[in-house]
Amino acid sequence: MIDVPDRPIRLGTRRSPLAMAQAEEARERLCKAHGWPLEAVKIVPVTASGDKIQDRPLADIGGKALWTKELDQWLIAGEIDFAVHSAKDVETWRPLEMTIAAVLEREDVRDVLVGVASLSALAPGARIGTSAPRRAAQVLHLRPDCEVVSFRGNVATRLGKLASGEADATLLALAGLNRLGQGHVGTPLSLEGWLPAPGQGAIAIECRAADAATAALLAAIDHAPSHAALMAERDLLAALGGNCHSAIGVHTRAEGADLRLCAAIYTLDGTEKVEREARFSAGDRDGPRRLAAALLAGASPALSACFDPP
Ligand SMILES: NCc1[nH]cc(CCC(=O)O)c1CC(=O)O
Repeated sequence: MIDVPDRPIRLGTRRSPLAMAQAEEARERLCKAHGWPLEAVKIVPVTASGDKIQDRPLADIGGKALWTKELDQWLIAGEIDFAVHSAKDVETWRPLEMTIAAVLEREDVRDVLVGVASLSALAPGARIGTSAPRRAAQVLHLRPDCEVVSFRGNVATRLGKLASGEADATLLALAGLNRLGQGHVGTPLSLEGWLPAPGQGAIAIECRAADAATAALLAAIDHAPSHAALMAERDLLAALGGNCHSAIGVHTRAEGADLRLCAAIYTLDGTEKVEREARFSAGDRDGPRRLAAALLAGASPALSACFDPP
């Protein structure tokens, strides 16, 4: 056990209800792990640019950086000691000053379909609300007759848009719904036909790479299997040169000391899909690179053009 700190440790988070729920979870785990009262960790909410601009797709206004930019600045300036993120929203390439010091145990990684019981039950020409290129491509791949309509905003906003008839169905991460106590909403999609986003369902905690003291505190709440899976998925993204414009799905399973990744890439209109699997030992950074190469080797020029590998 480590003594109760002299001053509260500052946890930076976005302000959305989901981000706040994740921050609370991280605070509770950290305090419990060290035997501290909850007051030992102070939650510092930061308004992210991604939350201010709600009328345009994320991919058009600067991508995932808009979720982390302000928190990154606060962390580098020393205004907060660590930041709690949805791993899915953390950009592929991070400032060198940061490190992912802990990953909390991953929630259910599946997407849920809300508004209709199954994709096959959608009426011809139905409208699907989503702003995620992956979800749009996956829907169009299975149901090319459907129309994708832009759906930004937090979970409650999106459910509100669905309720007011802006779309016939929408797709959300079950992890987010569970953390908001709304896990009953919608039907989970099987991982056999519908791969989630890299990092989906995982909470990544970043601190300054030079701050060994905070990193040591955070190590107590790291969930090693979730961390290994997240790193493999992030390595895959990096090797593909994926970003918020690309449609990439991946599911990682642990098999003994190995990881098995099943991944798919799509053209944005969903016409083309390449799916490949790879098994490699956890921590083998070359495994994700080989999987990325296999995916790109199977892609047409049009699909390859969606990626910019290093
Ligand atoms: N892009 C927003 C976002 N970032 C993380 C989650 C869900 C929680 C998670 O994946 O951990 C969501 C909402 C959604 O996709 O429905």
